[in-house]
Amino acid sequence: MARDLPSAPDAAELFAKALRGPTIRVIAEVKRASPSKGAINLGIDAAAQAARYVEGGAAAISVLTEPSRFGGALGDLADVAARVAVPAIRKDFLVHPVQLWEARVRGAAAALLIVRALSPSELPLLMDAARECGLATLVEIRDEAELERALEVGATVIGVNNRNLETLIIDPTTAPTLIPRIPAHCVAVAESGMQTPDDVAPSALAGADAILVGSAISASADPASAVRALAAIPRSASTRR
Ligand SMILES: O=P(O)(O)OC[C@@H](O)[C@@H](O)c1c[nH]c2ccccc12
Repeated sequence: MARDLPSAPDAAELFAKALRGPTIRVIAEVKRASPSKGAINLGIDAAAQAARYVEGGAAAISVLTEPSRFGGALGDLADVAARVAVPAIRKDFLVHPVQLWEARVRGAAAALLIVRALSPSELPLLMDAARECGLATLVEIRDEAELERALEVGATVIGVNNRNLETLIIDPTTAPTLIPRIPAHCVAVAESGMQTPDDVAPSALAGADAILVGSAISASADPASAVRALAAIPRSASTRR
């Protein structure tokens, strides 16, 4: 199936373009459960949820495909990509190129790569594999050393996770502190722990182009309105380095 896919030389460019605009772009996540919260909304129909997010102005959809702790499935990715026109992102703990092909075959436009989860040789290998299979990447970092590693492998969409994946503790100052150090040619994404526009403000002021929100909108009774409120926040005029 992978061999029959059309080539996608401009995948990274298109993904970055979708995440920049006059207001903060929302990457809306389909998240049934998580290790920190347990059940969030176990009954979510991934495609229907994604359609509501897009109705609210979501610029991209993040689909958790990890089954045991997040209640995700690769089938969700296929369902979402078939339903909505915005980029679908495979969100998982990806460690092998075959997982990127799995994502692309199911219609994903991008995949998450977590710098902290990958060795110095694995990260460039997976970046190259993503380019080869026509997938854009969202490269996740949590400190300055990881930012340097992301830049070294040519990441152009960089997410700063407020959540420490080892302790599961949210530090809302992480993204606002690191985002000003992300070069202006990259898209800067603030991730995790945001529910209201007030929660997004510090990252917006720091120069974020986009935010990644999961739990709050997955639990919401009105996901379209929940996304709409977050998608209306102006992007800061402040230029990054
Ligand atoms: O549900 P939240 O706090 O809005 O967070 C969403 C997203 O940032 C989070 O799901 C996430 C960020 N990086 C990850 C890596 C793996 C699994 C999950 C994640």
